[in-house]
Amino acid sequence: MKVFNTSQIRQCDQYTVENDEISSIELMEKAALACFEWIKSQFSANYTYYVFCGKGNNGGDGLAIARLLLEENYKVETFVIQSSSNFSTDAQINFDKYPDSVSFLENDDFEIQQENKKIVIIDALFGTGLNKPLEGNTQKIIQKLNHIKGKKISIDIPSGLFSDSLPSEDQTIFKADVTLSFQFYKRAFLHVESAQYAGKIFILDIGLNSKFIQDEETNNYIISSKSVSDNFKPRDPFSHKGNYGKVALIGGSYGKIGSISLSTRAALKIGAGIVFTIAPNCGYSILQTLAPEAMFISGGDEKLITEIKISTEKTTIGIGPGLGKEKLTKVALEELLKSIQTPAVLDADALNIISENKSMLNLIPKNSIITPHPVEFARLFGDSKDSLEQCELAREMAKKYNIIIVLKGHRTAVLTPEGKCYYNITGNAGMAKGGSGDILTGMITGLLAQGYSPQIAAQLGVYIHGKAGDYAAKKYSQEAMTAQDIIHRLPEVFLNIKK
Ligand SMILES: NC(=O)C1=CN([C@@H]2O[C@H](COP(=O)(O)OP(=O)(O)OC[C@H]3O[C@@H](n4cnc5c(N)ncnc54)[C@H](OP(=O)(O)O)[C@@H]3O)[C@@H](O)[C@H]2O)[C@@H](O)CC1
Ligand SMILES: Nc1ncnc2c1ncn2[C@@H]1O[C@H](COP(=O)(O)OP(=O)(O)O)[C@@H](O)[C@H]1O
Ligand SMILES: [K+]
Repeated sequence: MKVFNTSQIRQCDQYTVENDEISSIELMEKAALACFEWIKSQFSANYTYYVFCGKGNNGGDGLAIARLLLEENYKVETFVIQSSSNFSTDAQINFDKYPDSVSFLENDDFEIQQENKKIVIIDALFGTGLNKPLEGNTQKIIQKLNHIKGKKISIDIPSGLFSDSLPSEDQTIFKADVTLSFQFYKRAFLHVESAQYAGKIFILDIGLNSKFIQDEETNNYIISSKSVSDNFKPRDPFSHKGNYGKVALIGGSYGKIGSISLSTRAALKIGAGIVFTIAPNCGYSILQTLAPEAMFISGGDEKLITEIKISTEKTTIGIGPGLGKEKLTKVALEELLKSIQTPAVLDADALNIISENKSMLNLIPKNSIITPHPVEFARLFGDSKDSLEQCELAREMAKKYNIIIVLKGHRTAVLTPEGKCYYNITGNAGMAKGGSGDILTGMITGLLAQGYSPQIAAQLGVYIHGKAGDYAAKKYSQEAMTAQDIIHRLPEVFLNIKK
């Protein structure tokens, strides 16, 4: 699914009006109707709806939503911000059609009866046409709304938030519980600094022109369930274990055998044919017990890995979880990287070792996948001012080193050597626990071994990992789920991938 910037969304809107049998006012009505249907499906008529509108098309959406609510006998109070600007053409039409009176807001002295607990505030003040940070009365109105208790819904985007950039710390922005946005994810929804204002995001299909969407180029995408099922390869009934690849997961050190055992179990459970674990000898009984399906190879020492004895020709390597950064381990990693010709997966301490010896970046086989969290990324490539800047730096580094970077976080981004960014929208805060990343490493390595291309293995891996996390949260709660539960919920993910 493509992510477009504001100007592309505007062009898409325009193209639809010019090429399809729909006028801009009809498109606005369609958008408003989609919001109204969503609201109706969630809230009863016992709520009072306070609809705040601007004078642009976002306000036009708000006025149309308010009318649709009134027509179904919902209790509605509508406010329009008074300003020197005129209504946009379509907002004016919806203002004229509004069957009740509206209150014009000169300042923030409006009243909302808060004793009535059942309040929905609809924010249709500013949408993608925001042209500068809010100030003066508009700022005061939003600050006041942010202090009122009630359910808060933003139409298209929280007012005060820009679609394509991140806010400064002192920017005033409406804080929504839910954002009902039209047709596309906006980039601001995918970065934590801005996404926190949008709450839960629902993308409503308003039927914008599909040819425009198909032809218009972008470098930013969402990993959709459709792309996952399109790329998914069901198992061949005539296959044998050799068809599903040989994996070697390398990591663990004294006290951190758990991490490599999580990676090992994840690789097994994602369908890899044969799995080896290379770990220090202290991990032998632990691994043979926790993952009896996997074979153990000694890493050369009781407590740390000092040698990596595996033929890398036909084995897919995943290295890093719990590895440690001892001198001998570092030497073993360097030797390994020099000997591999095929793409590998590098995580955690493998990346931390490289960040202390940056020339090793050039040893990473091309098309390998590295899976840093933001701090590991900064150690490797330097600091960034925010997550958007970090994502752009990752795009450059993926191109420079010809690797795939899986930049982990609330919305993990997969950056490719062609400069594309694929955001993952599955997953939840229950996964913000030690061990989740180790599982991702095992999953991506397992997928790579099964013959998925590195880019697809990374995309499928982050999607499936997040989806399994979502099933785990549903069953055990975000609080009580542990990283292992992500592995346990993989069956639901596979059983639900539409083939
Ligand atoms: N995607 C789609 O296909 C569809 C999109 N649709 C909707 O259109 C929306 C975009 O509408 P839009 O372009 O009219 O702009 P919008 O956000 O209403 O803002 C412009 C108004 O705000 C004002 N203003 C701006 N910044 C300000 C500030 N800092 N402080 C104060 N004022 C400020 C500006 O005034 P000006 O500065 O120009 O005097 C002007 O009055 C989009 O988000 C979606 O909701 C649907 O209707 C149908 C399908
Ligand atoms: N709030 C969140 N929402 C969605 N996914 C999350 C969230 N927090 C963490 N995750 C996911 O959990 C994993 C954590 O990995 P990492 O930081 O390497 O932890 P560790 O290796 O210590 O388990 C990543 O895949 C990340 O995307
Ligand atoms: K809005």
